[in-house]
Amino acid sequence: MAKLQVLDHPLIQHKLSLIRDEKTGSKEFRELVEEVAMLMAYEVTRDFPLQEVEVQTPVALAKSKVLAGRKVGLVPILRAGLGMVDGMLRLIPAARVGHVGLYRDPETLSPVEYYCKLPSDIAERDLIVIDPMLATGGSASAAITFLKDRGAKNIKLMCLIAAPEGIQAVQSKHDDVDIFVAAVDERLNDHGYIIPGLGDAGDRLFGTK
Ligand SMILES: O=P(O)(O)OC[C@H]1O[C@H](OP(=O)(O)OP(=O)(O)O)[C@H](O)[C@@H]1O
Ligand SMILES: O=c1cc[nH]c(=O)[nH]1
Ligand SMILES: [Mg+2]
Repeated sequence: MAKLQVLDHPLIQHKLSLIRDEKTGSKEFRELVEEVAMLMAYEVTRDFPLQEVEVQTPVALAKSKVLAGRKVGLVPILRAGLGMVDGMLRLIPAARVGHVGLYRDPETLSPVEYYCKLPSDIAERDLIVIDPMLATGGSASAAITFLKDRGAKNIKLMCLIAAPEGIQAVQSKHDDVDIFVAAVDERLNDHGYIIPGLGDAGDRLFGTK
C-alpha cells in the first residue's frame, strides 16, 4: 500500500488556516496557495536521490552532494492545480509541466476531460500530480489513470486538503501512488464539497463564481 503523508509543518498549517478563511480574497489566496505548494514540494521531494561531487571552495576541495539528475514532471489538474505550479517550480525549476484539464460534472460529480498536453517522455519522469482538492477522488484517479495509460510509472499525488472518501478512492485504484496532503478533513457534503474545506478552489483562485 502506498503511503499517505500529512504534512504538518507549522508554516504549512498556519498558511492553510489563512487559505481556508472565507475573508481571504483572491490575491492573497493565490499567494498563499503558491507558498504552501512550495513548502510541500520540499517534503514531496525528500526521497530524491543524491550523488557525490567534488566542489572547489575558495579554501579547499569539498565532498558535496547534488541531485542525481532524476527527471521530474509536474501535472496540475486544471484549473485549480495551476495555482500550485509556480510555487513548486521555484524549488524544482527544471521540472517539465504537463496539463490535464478535468472538471467535475456538478450533477454526477464524475470528472469530464477537456484538455491534455504532456511532455513526450513522461514514462521516464517522476510525476507529481497536483490539485488543491481531493474530494470524491474522481478527478485525481482519472488523471492518474490517464498518465498510466500513457506509460507513466512513478507517480505521486499532492493536494492541500483531502476528504477521507477521496483518499480511499485513490488508494483503492492506485495503490502504488503516494499521497501528500496538508490536511485530511471530516467528510463530503451532499454536493461533493469538502467539509470544512475551503470552498471551490478554482473559483477562489481565479475570482469566478
Ligand atoms: O475529487 P473530486 O470529487 O473529483 O473533486 C476535486 C476536483 O474538483 C475541483 O475541480 P473543479 O471540477 O471545480 O474544476 P476547476 O478546477 O476548473 O474549478 C478540484 O480542483 C479537483 O480537480
Ligand atoms: O470542496 C471542494 C470539492 C471539490 N472542489 C473544490 O474546489 N472544493
Ligand atoms: Mg472548481
